[in-house]
Amino acid sequence: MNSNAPATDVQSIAVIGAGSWGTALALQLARRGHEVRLWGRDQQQVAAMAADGENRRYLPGAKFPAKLSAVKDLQHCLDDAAIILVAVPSHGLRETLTQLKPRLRDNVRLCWATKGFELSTGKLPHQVAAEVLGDQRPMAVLSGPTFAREVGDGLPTAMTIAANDEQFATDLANALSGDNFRAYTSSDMIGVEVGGAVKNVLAIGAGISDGLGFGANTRIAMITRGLVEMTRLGVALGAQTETFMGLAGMGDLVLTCTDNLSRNRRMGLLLADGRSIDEAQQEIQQVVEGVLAAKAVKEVADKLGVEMPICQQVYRILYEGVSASEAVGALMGRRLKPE
Ligand SMILES: NC(=O)C1=CN([C@@H]2O[C@H](COP(=O)(O)OP(=O)(O)OC[C@H]3O[C@@H](n4cnc5c(N)ncnc54)[C@H](OP(=O)(O)O)[C@@H]3O)[C@@H](O)[C@H]2O)C=CC1
Ligand SMILES: O=C(CO)COP(=O)(O)O
Repeated sequence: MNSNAPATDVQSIAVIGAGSWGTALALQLARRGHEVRLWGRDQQQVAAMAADGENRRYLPGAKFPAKLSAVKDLQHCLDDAAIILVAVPSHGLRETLTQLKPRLRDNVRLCWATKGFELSTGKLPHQVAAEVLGDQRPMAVLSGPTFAREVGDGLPTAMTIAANDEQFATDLANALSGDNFRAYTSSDMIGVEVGGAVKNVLAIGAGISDGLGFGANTRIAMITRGLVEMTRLGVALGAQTETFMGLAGMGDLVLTCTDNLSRNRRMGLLLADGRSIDEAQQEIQQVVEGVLAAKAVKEVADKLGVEMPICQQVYRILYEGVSASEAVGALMGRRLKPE
């Protein structure tokens, strides 16, 4: 199915999390003809969205179709929903799922678009979800090279949906896909989630590198060797190697390392310009997952004994006061080995 005609299997869908990504996904689903309710934790912001017919705080200018409504009451948002899509940052995922748990009907299917490890446990989103909600329910993760701004603007986009249930992945892909949106399915939830978490760390590194005036050679070396690190960690956690050659691996890594729409890349650029993490975060005013992911990835990699030298140097710049030139020196001085 790939047309602008409304989806034939119209669903009632609840989107939890009214940041830029939750809003863009809600828009895409509503454009496909589904009945979509969007809930955010900030009641004032939800009221403003309902009044304005757009999310001026996080995705200004993307007008809500008639099928998309912003709702204040969580239970009302979930009522009748066949699918729940959670789009909150990784540090809020467990709390959000815990809040949803007593309200979930038995047959409702749940997916999320969160990218990152849970810092306190080193767990991936699907592990957090299984811990909170059990593993009997169809669950899926949405990932890939998908800037909210561009999805909001209706620009052609492709993503990956990985699920523990093939039918759910297919149903979600059908629900989202249209002329300007194409979703591929996968069964590799680990690989898709590792890709989404690690690319944010590398994008901060790419931003620092470009901000300091290192050239294209440096950027591409970081992307290519970064992909090797991401794959190594993923495989150690049980992912399939091929996943990292796809949209949720290489695709998202190249996107965020090379385009200034990426908040993680912008964080790196601002750090290179002399800002502290807090100052850069103040300026960006949106979630920058890579800052916490740098810590989480380091802890998980250390525990598993996985070598991730570039991610480790990004961690050292962020948390140990190491300068970028020292970090480059440490990377260049490593023992030579076959590629
Ligand atoms: N934006 C993008 O292009 C894409 C983002 N993603 C991923 O989507 C996830 C959400 O990010 P995104 O929408 O971009 O972020 P934004 O910064 O645009 O919005 C963050 C949203 O999350 C809410 N929020 C913040 N902290 C918590 C918390 N502790 N618990 C519950 N909700 C919280 C915010 O609410 P409030 O306004 O009240 O603070 C806001 O609605 C991230 O994991 C991100 O990596 C994935 C693909 C693309
Ligand atoms: O995940 C994203 C695009 O796929 C968004 O990237 P940033 O979080 O770096 O903006």
